[in-house]
Amino acid sequence: MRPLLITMGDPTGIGPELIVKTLLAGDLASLPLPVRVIGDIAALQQAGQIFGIVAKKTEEAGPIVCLDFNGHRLEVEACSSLSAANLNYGQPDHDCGRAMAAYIEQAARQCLNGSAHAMVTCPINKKAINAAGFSFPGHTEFLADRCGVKQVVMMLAGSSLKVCLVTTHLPLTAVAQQLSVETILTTLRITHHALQHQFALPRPRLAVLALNPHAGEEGLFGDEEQRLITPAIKAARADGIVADGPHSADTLFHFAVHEKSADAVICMYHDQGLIPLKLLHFDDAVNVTLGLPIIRTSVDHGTAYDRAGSGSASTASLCAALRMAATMSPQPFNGTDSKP
Ligand SMILES: NC(=O)C1=CN([C@@H]2O[C@H](COP(=O)(O)OP(=O)(O)OC[C@H]3O[C@@H](n4cnc5c(N)ncnc54)[C@H](O)[C@@H]3O)[C@@H](O)[C@H]2O)C=CC1
Ligand SMILES: NCC(=O)COP(=O)(O)O
Repeated sequence: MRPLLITMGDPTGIGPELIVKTLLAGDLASLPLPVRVIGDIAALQQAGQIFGIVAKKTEEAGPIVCLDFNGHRLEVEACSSLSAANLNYGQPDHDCGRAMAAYIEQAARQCLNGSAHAMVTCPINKKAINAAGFSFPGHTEFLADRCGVKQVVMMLAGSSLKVCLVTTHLPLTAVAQQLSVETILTTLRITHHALQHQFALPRPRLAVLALNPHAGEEGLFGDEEQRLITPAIKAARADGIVADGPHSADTLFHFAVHEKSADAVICMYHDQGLIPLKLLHFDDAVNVTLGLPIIRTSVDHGTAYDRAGSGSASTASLCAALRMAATMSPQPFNGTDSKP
């Protein structure tokens, strides 16, 4: 069976301890696929100490090492050799930045060449990784680049709400300029395709949010609804996609969640979708990149420096991301098959 890869993320964030915590709780052993961590031995051993465990190497075969955490075996592919003396929680140095990038690169390579089933990512510090020469806003854009895909969609999925973002990490002042009929329409098509083929929804209903208050109030508070969002919805509907909007963003979530009026909400910018999502599903939502030829899921949270090293971080999102990745099959979007 091909392994499920977990990238360790920021060695000075909560990634290493989340991995060890899920291991000790038996959550890795209960998955239907073997797990391999792409990370760093010293950082994982340091994470073991948080739980009072001195993890020892038991086997070594090339870059693959087995660490024993009190009888719980963890397979690790070491892609960095960080020095324990320099690993200070909340303070990633240049080597840590390079290491985070190396884990993602290696996991992507193995997913692309078919030797791994999927990759599940622990959080990175976007500033540290960029400072180390990784010029991407995050995993999402990096993976799109490595997979040769022009546009992907960041979805955050909780049991009662799924949000899909048209724009991701950029200044709020740049959002309106980044929106176009094409990017909104492609977001609708990729989301529709993924919900059909990866989430088993034969006829998914997409609710599209407005950008401006009161959906622009007929042009009084902005015209992106009339110029961009409505034409994109019309084009999607002409393709057979069930999409409606633009909806006032302050109201739509109530109906989407409490009356199940939509299977996914298409949001124009990051916080428009992630605030309601995390309010409802901070503990168990999964970040999944739609439109890739490989499977990538992730925790929904960041590096949590305020609690790194304490062992207190919840593993619920990581467990949900692992379960989703283990049971998902890749469904590349070819750009033309949006008709139901
Ligand atoms: N997929 C990724 O790699 C992501 C990376 N980040 C990065 O993380 C860094 C910190 O971002 P923030 O906005 O501060 O968000 P954050 O999620 O790291 O922290 C926000 C608050 O949530 C808490 N928290 C986070 N995860 C938790 C968990 N598993 N259990 C309990 N409490 C938890 C933290 O303690 C903190 O109080 C940034 O560098 C950001 O770029 C943020 C989100 C996703
Ligand atoms: N807030 C979500 C987030 O930052 C996800 O970023 P990434 O998965 O692209 O690294």
